[in-house]
Amino acid sequence: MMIFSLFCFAVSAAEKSTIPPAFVDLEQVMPTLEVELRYFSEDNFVGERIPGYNKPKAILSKKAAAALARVQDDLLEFGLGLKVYDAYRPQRAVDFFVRWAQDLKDTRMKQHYYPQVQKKDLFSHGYIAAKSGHSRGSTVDVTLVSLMGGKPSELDMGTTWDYFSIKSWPANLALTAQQRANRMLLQQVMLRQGFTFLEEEWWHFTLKDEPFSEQYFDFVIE
Ligand SMILES: C[C@@H](N)C(=O)N[C@H](C)C(=O)O
Ligand SMILES: [Zn+2]
Repeated sequence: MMIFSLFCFAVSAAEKSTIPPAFVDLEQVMPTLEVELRYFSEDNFVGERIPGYNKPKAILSKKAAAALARVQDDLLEFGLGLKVYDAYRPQRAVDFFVRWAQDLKDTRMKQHYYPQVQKKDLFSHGYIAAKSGHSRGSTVDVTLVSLMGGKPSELDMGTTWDYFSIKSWPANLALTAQQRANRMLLQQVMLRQGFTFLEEEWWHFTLKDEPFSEQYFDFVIE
């Protein structure tokens, strides 16, 4: 009986940690990539680790990962690189965001993440989606880093990642020339390799010819 239980445990652990064959851990294929998976931490708009993020791994479809690797190659020539904040997002994480949004009293991260938008408007204003491209596995949240000097340092994009505000719209004009140039550079290198952008968030890009355009995945990030 005990051996049988151990066998069942081993099988279920193995099942949980399996990434589907069409997906890949970005750090395995992009050695110079910076990754800070914020939904694995408490530093995000909710204020706690998000269900489905059991490891700080950035996973994408192999097709999107190949396109992102080409972006990285283009940037490396200029001493720049990419930093990823979020990639594949399990549907259970999205469902958790939906439940969180219904509790209007929980605004513990408002000051840092959405000071100018009411919590009740975050979905309707396009900052969070109930059906997210991230769950299709070919959407990624990225910024640019300078690799010149010691530690990679983020370029100034005018706002931080997941700052839900009109100021984060890529086309917002109330920025310095340098901030606008940084956003446009990020957008251009991503577009050149086949990604499209989101009007409300300078950091959010989806592969145009995504391989799973109708499928929303829910495997846990292990
Ligand atoms: C929540 C934010 N990081 C994001 O990804 N927003 C878009 C709209 C999404 O949820 O797909
Ligand atoms: Zn995103």
